[in-house]
Amino acid sequence: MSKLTIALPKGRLFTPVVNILQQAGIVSRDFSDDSRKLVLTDEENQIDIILSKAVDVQTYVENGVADIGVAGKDILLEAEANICEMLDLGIGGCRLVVALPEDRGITDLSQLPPTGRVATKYINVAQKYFDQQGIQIEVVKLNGSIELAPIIGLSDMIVDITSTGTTLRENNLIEIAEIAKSSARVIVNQVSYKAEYSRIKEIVEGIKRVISEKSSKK
Ligand SMILES: Nc1ncnc2c1ncn2[C@@H]1O[C@H](COP(=O)(O)OP(=O)(O)OP(=O)(O)O)[C@@H](O)[C@H]1O
Ligand SMILES: O=P(O)(O)OC[C@H]1O[C@H](OP(=O)(O)OP(=O)(O)O)[C@H](O)[C@@H]1O
Repeated sequence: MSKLTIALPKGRLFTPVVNILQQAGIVSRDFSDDSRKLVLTDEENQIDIILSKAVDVQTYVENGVADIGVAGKDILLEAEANICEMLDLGIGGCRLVVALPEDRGITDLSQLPPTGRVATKYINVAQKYFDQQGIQIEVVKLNGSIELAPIIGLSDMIVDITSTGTTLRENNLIEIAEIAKSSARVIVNQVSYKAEYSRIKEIVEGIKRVISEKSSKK
């Protein structure tokens, strides 16, 4: 059996995804001692797990250095990588939204002026969305703390993900439009999908089983 490589994001999705992989019997090792390692090896199951920034997972998978990966739909929409999207894991749920300061008194996209400045990590998603709405925007690319931008006058609006809504609320921002819903997806390299079809299918089916068991327990 040849080794398969799975790229996982290091952040908030790592632990829940590893739990799913363990429950599905895809990996059987405890990785908790490997706190700074970036390649985690499970010899018994012939799996290497590589740990990456969430935005980079699809790059590894698209380039074939990872056969399988897990990435948020938000990131997949932004990158439009050539990969096979196989499965919705039903975790990491959030929404990509347009938000602006509450005190502007705008509650709907139709009330926006025809031009504006938008701060975001999701520059392609934002540009495409506002083009479709016929609103001319200038995009300011940031890599985090997006909600800060309208507070300090760097932008009029933001495009960012929201989950509980706490970050928007605590920064006096309100959502005026939803662009897309997001959750974590299993993605597969297009060549691996064909070359390793039966093994990848087995892995995907194993994950599906765990997810459906979890959802039936809810
Ligand atoms: N607050 C949130 N609630 C639920 N899901 C979220 C939330 N923030 C992000 N996500 C989802 O989890 C994925 C990974 O987010 P995470 O914060 O781990 O990485 P990141 O945003 O790249 O952070 P960092 O720059 O610290 O690595 C996102 O692409 C998104 O799909
Ligand atoms: O609606 P909430 O539950 O408050 O979650 C939304 C926040 O979570 C993410 O930030 P993250 O914690 O990844 O930090 P970041 O600003 O560095 O991206 C996102 O960018 C929002 O700021």
